[in-house]
Amino acid sequence: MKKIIIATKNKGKAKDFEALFGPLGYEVLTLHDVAEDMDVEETGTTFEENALLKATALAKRLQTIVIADDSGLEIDALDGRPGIYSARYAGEEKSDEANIVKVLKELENVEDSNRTARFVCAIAVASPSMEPITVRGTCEGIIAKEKKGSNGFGYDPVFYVPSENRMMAELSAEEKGAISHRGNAIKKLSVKLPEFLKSE
Ligand SMILES: O=c1nc[nH]c2c1ncn2[C@H]1C[C@H](O)[C@@H](COP(=O)(O)OP(=O)(O)OP(=O)(O)O)O1
Ligand SMILES: [Mg+2]
Repeated sequence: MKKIIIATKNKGKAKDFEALFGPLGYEVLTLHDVAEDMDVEETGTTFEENALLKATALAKRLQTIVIADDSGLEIDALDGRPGIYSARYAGEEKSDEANIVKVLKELENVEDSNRTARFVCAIAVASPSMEPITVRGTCEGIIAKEKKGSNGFGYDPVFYVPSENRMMAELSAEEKGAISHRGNAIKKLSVKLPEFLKSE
C-alpha cells in the first residue's frame, strides 16, 4: 500500500486525512508511527510558516517526502483570534474542551449575526531535495452558543456549517472532507503536487 506521512500528533487530524487519502489507496502514517519523540515548536507567525516548520523538520529527519498541516479557527468578532494559537488558546496543555469554553465565554454577549468565523488549513509538502510548497484551504461558518455533535475534533462541536445546516461535529468524516478547510486544501494540493513530484 502507498504510504503518506503527516507530521502531526493530532489524532483527529489524522482521521480527517485518512478520510481524504484512504479512498485514493494511501495508508496514513503520523508522528506516532514514524517519530514519536519529535516535537517541533510552532514559532511561525502564519499557518504556512508553521506548516513549513513541521514538514521540513520531519522530511530532513526521515529523508523522504512528508506533509504537515497547521490549522486553526479565525473568529471575526475576536479580530481573527484564536488563529495560529488555536491549539494552545486556553493554555499550553492543549485541551479542546478548555479552548471551546474560552471561546464561548468571549462570545457570550455577541449576537448571532456577528459570530462569523472560518477554519483555515495550511498544508506544506517538503522533501529532502526540493523547495517546499504550501496550499491553503478555508471553510466559513458560525460559532454556535453551545456544543453539539460528537464527530471530528477541536472546535468542531461549536462550528456551525450553514451549507450543511449542521455542526461540523455532526458530519461524518467523509462529509467533513467534502467541505472542510482541510479538504479544500487537499483539493488545491492535488493540482500542485504532480508538478512538485515531477521536479523532485
Ligand atoms: O478540522 C478542524 N476541526 C476542529 N478544530 C480544528 C480543525 N482543524 C484545526 N482545528 C483546531 C484544533 C487545534 O486547536 C488547532 C490546530 O492546531 P495545530 O497546531 O495545527 O495542530 P495540533 O497542535 O493539534 O497538532 P500538530 O501541530 O501536531 O499537527 O485548530
Ligand atoms: Mg500544533
